[in-house]
Amino acid sequence: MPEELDRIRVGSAYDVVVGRDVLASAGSLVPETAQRVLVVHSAHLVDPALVVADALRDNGFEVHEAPVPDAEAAKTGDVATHLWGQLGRAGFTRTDVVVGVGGGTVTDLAGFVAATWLRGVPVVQVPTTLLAMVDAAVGGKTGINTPEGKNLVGAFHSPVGVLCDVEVLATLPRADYVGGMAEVLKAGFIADPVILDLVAADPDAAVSPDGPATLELIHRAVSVKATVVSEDLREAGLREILNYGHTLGHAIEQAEGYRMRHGEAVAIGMVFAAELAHREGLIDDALLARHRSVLASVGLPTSYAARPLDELLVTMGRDKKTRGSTLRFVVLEGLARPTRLVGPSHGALAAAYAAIAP
Ligand SMILES: NC(=O)c1ccc[n+]([C@@H]2O[C@H](COP(=O)([O-])OP(=O)(O)OC[C@H]3O[C@@H](n4cnc5c(N)ncnc54)[C@H](O)[C@@H]3O)[C@@H](O)[C@H]2O)c1
Ligand SMILES: O=C(O)C(=O)C[C@@H](O)[C@H](O)[C@H](O)COP(=O)(O)O
Ligand SMILES: [Zn+2]
Repeated sequence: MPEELDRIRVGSAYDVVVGRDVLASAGSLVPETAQRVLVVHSAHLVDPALVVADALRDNGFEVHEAPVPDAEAAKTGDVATHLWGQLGRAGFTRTDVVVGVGGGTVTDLAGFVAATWLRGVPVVQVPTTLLAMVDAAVGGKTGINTPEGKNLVGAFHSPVGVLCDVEVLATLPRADYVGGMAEVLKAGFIADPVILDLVAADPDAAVSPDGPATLELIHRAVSVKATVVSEDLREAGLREILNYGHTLGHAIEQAEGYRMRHGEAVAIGMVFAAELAHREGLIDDALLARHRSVLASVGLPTSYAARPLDELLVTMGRDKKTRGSTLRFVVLEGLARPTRLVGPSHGALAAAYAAIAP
């Protein structure tokens, strides 16, 4: 491993390693007991996966490559079935390993396939988007979508290691980098306001992989996630705070046929949650305004009206925080003070939805 690595411990289980030009050290994260390794990556993003695959071969592993459809098209039952077939034909045993190299869609899929193959084999995550580095690859939530909604099938399955090479962010399209900032800012709103200050001080630099605060932003966002999942891996309670903005966000993503990025939809969802909290008297005008200003400053959307609320409410009914017929939202009762809003009235939901219209 090169010098100057940032290591963020997740519970007592594994490290998130952040550094530059570290892809070739991926082999050191794979348990030596493994013989075979399946490298899952988007068919649209080959280079980092090749570096990882070569490094694994150099470490003596038998490497199988698994290109999958790009973005949300990877998170389907058909793709998972295809990968299970590949694992079966290659004779993957419980000591063999799955490695996900890519954005959050790839790490969600790779993690899910690892969680389910032989009821669980180790997974190493090598995230290549900002969003996957600070959120998706960390914490062991894995899953795929169904026609009824986002991440409706999945498992909690912690990785044995996470390797973030910030150098790969140089090729990430700006819109995808901006999408990742939504999860970074989410961590700021729910737990670490310094993140909001750093972004507000220089929003342009914040959306550059070479910005002066980039490594600190990644460190802080990963640390928020690591702290939360260390305490509540299976989302018995606390972990729900990581779902800030996701109740409406996931419904919008699905309604838009996944043509809107996850981070963009979550940004809108956070403004909606802030509007709900404001109407309940939980947050003041300034904190509500801060949502719009900091999200917009990095180029994230803050308004939406393309679908009728009642259509989105049907999907929100399938959100994992829903209990029976009662919707539950993560809201703030102050900066970095997340709580739950249980069963808001249709009137309150309609007023908040009207308030986020362009
Ligand atoms: N499991 C979790 O805890 C968790 C947390 C947050 C989000 N997610 C999931 O993550 C997904 C979103 O992840 P995402 O924003 O990374 O999207 P993504 O995986 O679709 O990646 C975005 C695009 O960037 C491309 N790409 C990736 N790395 C690149 C690189 N280094 N250079 C050039 N192009 C690159 C991909 O091929 C893709 O086209 C959603 O499905 C969301 O539900 C999961
Ligand atoms: O890790 C978590 O917990 C999160 O909620 C993080 C979210 O950013 C992420 O999008 C997650 O996949 C959402 O999970 P879901 O349980 O609402 O499907
Ligand atoms: Zn998310």
